[in-house]
Amino acid sequence: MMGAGSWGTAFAKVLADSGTDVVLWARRPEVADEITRSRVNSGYLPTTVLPPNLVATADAGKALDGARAVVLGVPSQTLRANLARWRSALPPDSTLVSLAKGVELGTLKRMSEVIREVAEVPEDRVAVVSGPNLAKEIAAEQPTATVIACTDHDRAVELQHACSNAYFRPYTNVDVVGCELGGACKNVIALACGMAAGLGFGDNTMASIITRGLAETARLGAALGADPLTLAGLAGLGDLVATCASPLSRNRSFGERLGRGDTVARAQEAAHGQVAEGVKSCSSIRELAARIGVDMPITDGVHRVCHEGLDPRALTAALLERERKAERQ
Ligand SMILES: NC(=O)C1=CN([C@@H]2O[C@H](COP(=O)(O)OP(=O)(O)OC[C@H]3O[C@@H](n4cnc5c(N)ncnc54)[C@H](O)[C@@H]3O)[C@@H](O)[C@H]2O)C=CC1
Ligand SMILES: O=C(CO)COP(=O)(O)O
Repeated sequence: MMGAGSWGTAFAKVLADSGTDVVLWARRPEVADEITRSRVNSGYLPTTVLPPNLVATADAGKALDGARAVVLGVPSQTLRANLARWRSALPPDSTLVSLAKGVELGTLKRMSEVIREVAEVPEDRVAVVSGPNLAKEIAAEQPTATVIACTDHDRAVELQHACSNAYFRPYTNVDVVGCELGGACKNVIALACGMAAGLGFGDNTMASIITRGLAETARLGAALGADPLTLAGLAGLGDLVATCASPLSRNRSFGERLGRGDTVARAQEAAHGQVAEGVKSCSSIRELAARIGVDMPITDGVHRVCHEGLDPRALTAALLERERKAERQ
């Protein structure tokens, strides 16, 4: 498991609790030392005691040595650089698994595309885990489901067995594109929901943003070859609802601060170094959509708030004043 942040640590616990031995790589040696000494990663999951079949190290070579699956739990925009450092130590025929939910700035690539390019592996060696998976709830062993997507069904099933336990239920899917787009786009929509909450709006507004957010995600998915049913499932609607509704979501919380009048810089400070992926992915997704002629007004508006200084109130007005149209257009 490469990355000992919130989700990397929680997913390592899921694997260990499913009977899979895990070596967790932490970027900072003091984090690996703390886990080894006290079984706790206090910076991310202070109340979670990690199981004994999970060992931590700051030595990436040790973490990768002999791994059947290499799970990548670093932020999207850092994946390329991290993976390039690890490339020569990746075990042959291991499955490379992405936990990250984002689209790369500049290249506009999904995480599985970045992995294939950097590691020079075929698409059937790359898998994605995505669903309504707020790390803190899972670390507390609250029941949830997820999707493991891989074009090689057998690899997906192997991973499914490696992370199934009494509180975590993974489903397989061969639609990697749909799962990745669902995970990346919902972060942007959660920023918009947070802004609405910060402006004092209630549940009708939230439901409208969630539903129209799903509509624009589905348009992007259709244009890029995703199965529409994937976006109606756990990695689409499921994750969208969880993230847009939860005070635990970093993206929603970030948006809420903007809605209350904080600057992007102040919202970033309040995130204490944890990643709110939508702040960057709103720009890459917007550019990807524009490139293929897909209309994504909420994503466009979130980009303008985060990067062009638009006031969230003006975004609300702009969305409501758009040209009238049919719902399914
Ligand atoms: N936290 C959650 O509930 C969930 C997060 N995810 C996704 O998992 C990915 C990782 O998220 P988290 O673990 O929550 O992030 P985090 O911000 O809690 O931790 C990021 C980890 O990556 C490491 N890292 C390695 N290189 C880095 C670099 N150059 N810059 C910054 N950090 C670097 C950090 O040291 C840290 O251990 C994101 O794409 C996120 O969207 C997916 C599902 C749930
Ligand atoms: O992806 C997540 C839940 O599925 C976590 O969302 P945040 O990154 O907004 O905290």
